[in-house]
Amino acid sequence: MTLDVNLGERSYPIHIGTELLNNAELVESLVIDRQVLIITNDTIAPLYLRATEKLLSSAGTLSSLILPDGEAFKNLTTLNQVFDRLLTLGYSRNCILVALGGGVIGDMTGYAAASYQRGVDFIQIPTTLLAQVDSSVGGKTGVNHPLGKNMIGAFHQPRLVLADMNSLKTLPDREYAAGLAEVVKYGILGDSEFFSWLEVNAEKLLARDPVLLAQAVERCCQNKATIVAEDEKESGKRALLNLGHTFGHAIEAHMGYGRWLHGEAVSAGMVMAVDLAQRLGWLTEQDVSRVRQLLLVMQLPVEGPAEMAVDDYLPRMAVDKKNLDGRLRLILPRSIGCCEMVSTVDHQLLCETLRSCSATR
Ligand SMILES: NC(=O)c1ccc[n+]([C@@H]2O[C@H](COP(=O)([O-])OP(=O)(O)OC[C@H]3O[C@@H](n4cnc5c(N)ncnc54)[C@H](O)[C@@H]3O)[C@@H](O)[C@H]2O)c1
Ligand SMILES: O=C(O)C(=O)C[C@@H](O)[C@H](O)[C@H](O)COP(=O)(O)O
Ligand SMILES: [Zn+2]
Repeated sequence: MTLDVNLGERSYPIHIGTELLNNAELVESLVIDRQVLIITNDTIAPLYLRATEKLLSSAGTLSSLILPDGEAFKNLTTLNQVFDRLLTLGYSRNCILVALGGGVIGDMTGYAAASYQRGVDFIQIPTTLLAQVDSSVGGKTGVNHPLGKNMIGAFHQPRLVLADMNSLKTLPDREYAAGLAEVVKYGILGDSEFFSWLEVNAEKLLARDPVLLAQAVERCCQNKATIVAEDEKESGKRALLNLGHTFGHAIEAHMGYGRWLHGEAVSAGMVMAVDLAQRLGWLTEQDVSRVRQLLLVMQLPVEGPAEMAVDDYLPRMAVDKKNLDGRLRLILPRSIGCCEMVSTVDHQLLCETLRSCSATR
């Protein structure tokens, strides 16, 4: 099936299905006769690079760049390898980059595309669940800084997203579960019906039931496409997609990028958000336990790392991109399926949440 992200002249399709990597027609009009660079990593290349090269065989010039794998390499040093390659190849402004991989490759390729010669086109071919339901859509691109997650970046929309669900078959279980965290996020932030559906189908989804998985990917992409079309650059509603991320990004940065997977950190972060919402009297104990239970069934963490104390979170959270004039802003649920941005966060309650949602040392 194909969904559209409606952004006027920057609109683009999201193709979701199986065997899409074998369907060259989907990309032909974008790549024909152009200089094309596939950017991937050393885990994905042996699995999908050959098929991707075949997919893009109508390109004028086709090259590939294989980066080291891991969140620890999502930085400016690695990004420079992309620019080195593009310049060495003599690629011009009409070239097109292709991100073949998970969110790390997608975010870096997107940012390279946003900045090479002040902006070139790119295509997303997401190969993780997380990338298929979230990172490949919406045009947030960038790299990490030691002091903060995704701190260097740009909004730059892809020209096309091609999510071949067959690629999920080779995804390790831990990575698959991490993707489910962002799936659950859509339910809590704005789709209570989907949240209930996830509760019913959690075990089968964890077992990668192909029919349910396709339904979940479509629902998430539809939700994201709608939000992005309404608020491309996060001046309002798009911030809801950051549910759990202020806490989660603090965990990722503090623990060292890659020790906690992004989805794992978001999972613990969402529990912190619902815990704080309960302390504010917005959620019931039953709401909180529904969220925790769903994440537990999906084999995701429901508490932060034992190594982190309250004072480790607060300075990291103080550099979150949603913060305004030095003031912390958090996405918190009023109910399951309805979240809002809160800018007056009670410091005492926040500390209580951080303490009670951390694993004991
Ligand atoms: N731009 C956005 O809107 C957005 C949204 C969510 C997350 N993100 C970012 O995405 C990143 C996380 O993405 P991720 O979870 O995809 O992690 P990832 O890109 O690190 O991929 C996870 C692991 O799976 C491997 N892999 C990828 N596809 C595979 C496949 N089909 N078979 C076997 N192995 C495969 C990768 O090599 C890697 O080791 C974070 O940096 C996060 O900040 C961005
Ligand atoms: O698309 C968005 O908007 C999101 O916030 C999606 C998040 O899942 C994603 O992790 C995003 O990269 C976080 O954005 P950031 O602005 O907090 O870095
Ligand atoms: Zn995320």
